Amino acid sequence: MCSRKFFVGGNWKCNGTVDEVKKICCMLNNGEVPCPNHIVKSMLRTDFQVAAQNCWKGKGGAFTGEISAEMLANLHVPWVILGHSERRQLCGETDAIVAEKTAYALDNGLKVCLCVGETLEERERNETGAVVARQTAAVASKICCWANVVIAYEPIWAIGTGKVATPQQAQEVHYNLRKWLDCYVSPHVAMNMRIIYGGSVTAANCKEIGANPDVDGFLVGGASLKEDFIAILNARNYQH
Ligand SMILES: O=C(CO)COP(=O)(O)O
Repeated sequence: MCSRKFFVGGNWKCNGTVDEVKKICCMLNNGEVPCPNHIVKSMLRTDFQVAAQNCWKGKGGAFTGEISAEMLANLHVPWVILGHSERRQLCGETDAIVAEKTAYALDNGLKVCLCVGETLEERERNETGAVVARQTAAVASKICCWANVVIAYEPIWAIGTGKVATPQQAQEVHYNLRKWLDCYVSPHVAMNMRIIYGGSVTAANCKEIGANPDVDGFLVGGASLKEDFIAILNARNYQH
């Protein structure tokens, strides 16, 4: 029996003044639903969990501008998003760096939302499966326990573009990634891994994408800053 609990994350990215964040927290706290910093954590209902959007790849020290996994754990931030395409593309994070970060974060008690996904050119060359497998394999070579990992499939061409993957496209990639986990990690990990979709998810398209058997939730950018997010959180009707 599979016990994958529907998982929805809001990725606020580099957005939000204190007033804007207060407004979003208020919307969430009052929403009918089953972040990157300490302020957010103290403003939110305790049934929401906060994630950092990045962390340093190893032990803290002389790394100006970075935050370490130990610091996040110490602040009781339970989750960290790693390998987001914006970090990979804009900050030069390679598969190896993302894998190193994932291993270190897990070893230090954090849960990891690991992002993978292909560019438009890679999709057009039919390389989607290979890219997603390569990104996941890098992590698989560094970790043995996947219990505290959620994988977010985020096709880069769908992020912030309004060009959402079709439900079929999302299902196909998620299905193949689960098959890859089954072959190269273990059937147990494959069955229990939550594979969530990110890329132009809105209140209007979340139900159809979320109805697919291998789509276990969402990682939401733009729409997580708006009232839309409540509908997205409810895309699968309060699954517990
Ligand atoms: O990058 C994303 C979530 O991490 C997706 O962003 P959008 O939902 O704005 O397309």
